[in-house]
Amino acid sequence: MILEADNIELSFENLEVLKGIYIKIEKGKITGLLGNNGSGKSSLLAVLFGYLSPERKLIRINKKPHLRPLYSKNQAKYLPQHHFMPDDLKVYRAFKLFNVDWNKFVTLFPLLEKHKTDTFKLLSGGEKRIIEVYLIIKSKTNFVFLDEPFSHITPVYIETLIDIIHQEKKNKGILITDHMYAHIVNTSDFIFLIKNGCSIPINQLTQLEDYNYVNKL
Ligand SMILES: Nc1ncnc2c1ncn2[C@@H]1O[C@H](COP(=O)(O)OP(=O)(O)OP(=O)(O)O)[C@@H](O)[C@H]1O
Repeated sequence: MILEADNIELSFENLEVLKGIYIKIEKGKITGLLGNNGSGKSSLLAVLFGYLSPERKLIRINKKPHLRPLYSKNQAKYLPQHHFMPDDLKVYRAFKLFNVDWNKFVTLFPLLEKHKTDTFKLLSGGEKRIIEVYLIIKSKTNFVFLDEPFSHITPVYIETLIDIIHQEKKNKGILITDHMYAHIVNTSDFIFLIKNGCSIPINQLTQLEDYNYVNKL
């Protein structure tokens, strides 16, 4: 299953954010999205998911135009940059709502077992983020869009989440963006860089220096 998006044009008042986008997300692969602050990465994920309506967009699934938002019929799940779990929701209830196995989760993240019956407001920012990322990655869906999944998370848990992302890619296409670019570069099968509103396929890492995304790799 392949999702392709192109012809996306998005402006906020006089600010043209996206204008020359082509991106491909494929079941069995991880697509990494890089770009400077304010380059339009979050906007692109929100457009793909259907949260933001751009002036123009063309989304195809398996080469056929797909007109409905991807959140409908559970085609895709989206991890936004901000926390999205309601403060008064209990942790184990969230696992039930997402139909994800709590016991398996605590074998991977045993330190979170103590929070089973807590509401989300009692969790630290990083603890919330681990659960949110895990629930989105493990959701039964065709495509997953992850916006900064690694922020606020300690390195050892980032490694665990990366392992889970690798295991899950056999079931779905994954699009991931994060400023921890080394994780994106090491994890992704395809990489796109957003610059001046356009997506640039990165075939060689030295292009990241050429486009001034990094000083030195
Ligand atoms: N709702 C909005 N109204 C007006 N401008 C917006 C809105 N959302 C985003 N922008 C602007 O669009 C541009 C792209 O923002 P976006 O959040 O997509 O960038 P980003 O690449 O995800 O940035 P970062 O890496 O800093 O999170 C920014 O200049 C931002 O100020």
